[in-house]
Formats: sequence, C-alpha cells, structure tokens
Amino acid sequence: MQAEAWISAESTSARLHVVAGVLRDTHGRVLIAQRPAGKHLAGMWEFPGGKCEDGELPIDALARELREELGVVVESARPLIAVPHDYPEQRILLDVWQVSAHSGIVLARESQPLAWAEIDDLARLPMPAADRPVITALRLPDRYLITPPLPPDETDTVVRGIERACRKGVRLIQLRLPGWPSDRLARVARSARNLCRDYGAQLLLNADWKLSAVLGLDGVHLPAAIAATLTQRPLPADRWVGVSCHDAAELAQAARIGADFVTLGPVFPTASHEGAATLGWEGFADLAATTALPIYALGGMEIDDVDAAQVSGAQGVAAIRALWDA
Ligand SMILES: Nc1nc2c([nH]c(=O)n2[C@H]2C[C@H](O)[C@@H](COP(=O)(O)OP(=O)(O)OP(=O)(O)O)O2)c(=O)[nH]1
Ligand SMILES: [Mg+2]
Repeated sequence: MQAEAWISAESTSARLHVVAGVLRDTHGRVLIAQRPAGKHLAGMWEFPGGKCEDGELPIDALARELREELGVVVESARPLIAVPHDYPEQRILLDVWQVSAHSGIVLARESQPLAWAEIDDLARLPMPAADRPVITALRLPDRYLITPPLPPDETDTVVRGIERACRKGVRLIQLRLPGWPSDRLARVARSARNLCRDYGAQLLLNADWKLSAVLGLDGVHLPAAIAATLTQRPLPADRWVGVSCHDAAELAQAARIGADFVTLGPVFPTASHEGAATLGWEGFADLAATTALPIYALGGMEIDDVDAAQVSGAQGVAAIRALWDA
C-alpha cells in the first residue's frame, strides 16, 4: 500500500518536458503546425516541437524535433517562456524557445499542415491552453518602464520622460504617480496616452482600472494588495492586466484572477524599497518556475540585465531609474 501511494505521488508530480520553437519569417510572422488526428489535442495549432527524451538537454531536444518535423537546423535559440500546465490527461512543462537563426528550408516532414501567422492573430486560433501565456510572451516587449514617483506639479517632466523612453524604443509603460489628485492624474494620463499611441507603445495605469478604462488606456497594473481582493481580472481580454508579485502566493493569486503578466522582485536592492529582502537571480528563477505567466524581473535592474533575466525565466526587466534616465 505504502509503495503504491508513493508511486502515485511520484507519477502525479512528474511533468512531461516538451520543447517547442518559435521560427519567424522575414515579415515577423511565426510558424505554426496543426496537430494530427488521433493525437493529444488533435487539430489544434502548435509551435513545432515535442517531448524531451530522458537525459537530453532541452536545446538538443529542440534541435532534434525541428530537424525531424521541419528539416531545419537550429543555429541559435534562446528561452522565451516555460509554462507548467496541467491537462486532465497529462501534466506538461511547455518550454518554448525563440529560434533566432536556422538553416535549411522549412518542410512539413510529417505531412502536418503548416502556416505562418501574425502574432496578433494567434489568440484567435485554436491553440492548446498551455500556449496562452506563450502568445502573451510573444506580444510583450523585454523592457517595462515604471514612471518615477514625481510630485503632482511635474506634469511636463512626466510627459517628457515618457517621450524620451518611447524614443529609446520602450513599448510598455506603467504610469504610477502615487498621491496625484485624480484630475491631474487624468490630465497627464491623456497626454501620455496620445504620445504612446504615436509610438505604438502600450500605457498601463497603476491600480485604478476604472480610470484606465474611462481614459481608454491599454490596461492596468495592480499592486499585490489590490490583486488579493479580486476574484477575476478587472478589465476585458483586449486590455493588459499586470500584477506586482513578491512571493509564490502572490504569483498564484495573479494567475487565479487571470492576469496577463507579473513583475517579480525585488531581485536586487533598490532605492525605492530600501531594506526589503531580495531574491537574487537564484531566488527569482525558483519562483519564476512556479508560474505560467510572463514575468518581468524588478528591483535594481539595469538594461544590461535583460539577458540574465531571460536566462532566469523572465520575459525581461522592469525598471524605474534604468529606463527613465537618459
Ligand atoms: N509541440 C508542441 N506541443 C504542445 C504545444 N502546446 C501544448 O500543449 N503541447 C502539448 C501537446 C502534447 O501533449 C505535448 C507534445 O507532445 P507530442 O506527443 O506532440 O510530442 P512529439 O512531437 O514528441 O510527438 P511523438 O513523436 O511522441 O508523436 O505537448 C505546442 O505549442 N507545441
Ligand atoms: Mg511534435
């Protein structure tokens, strides 16, 4: 009896490690393949890939699967996102890589239907549930600016800073101005929104999702304390909902309410949260592995930290100072 109980606990905890690759064409479209009839999730569109064999490194499994299924040789690839997902029949870790260079011409070596899809069209295609955070990760940039806590008479400074960031290529911005009266906040948010539209940048408002919706901003970023009071996402699917997280419980709550992405930190000490306990990259990676959502590393981040963050399971970095200062 005891041995049986042990075996079943073991088998429910083991995840099937699946690797998949995102290949792009010259227009930035991504390659998807249709799963064959008779297999798990038959008929759904997926990123080409398959199961990691025992003892095989994920990058080697990726190269093997893409050679077998598409006839291409992977020249270079980097991790995009690893999604733990529980299907009723199977628990998987969907480990998705961006293939930045490959050689050979893409062929359907297993006669599977192939298509090149625009990233913005992926959400409308029938794709497996585990791919939802992957699609989000493909739509999100690797840098996330949070505005510094400026006093309410500094409207021009806020707008100029956002424009400076947009010019430097920042495409995701959280407007966070604690203590601003709502009329001033609304005024600066409108100017920032128009500016962001010109640059194709997304503007999220900290905490106040109602004001975000009224002003037609791109979404909201919720402090953990507010996310804790919710049972579902406060904005529809066509708006962004981010959540600030610091531990596993907050990450789980963000997933429960259907957030799109999170920030997690502090990774390193920061002026804005002096004395707070820090995660370091190791602690960050351990926590990152518990969630399916795209994560921005936060706290003491420099622009140069994007690579380290991605190696530790992040989408990229969130920062005030490093992305605000010219
Ligand atoms: N390749 C891939 N698999 C995915 C994606 N999303 C998703 O949930 N899966 C699931 C479906 C399957 O349960 C599992 C992949 O297993 P598979 O049976 O297709 O693997 P494989 O290519 O090695 O197939 P096979 O040789 O065993 O026939 O991962 C995705 O985007 N790509
Ligand atoms: Mg496969």
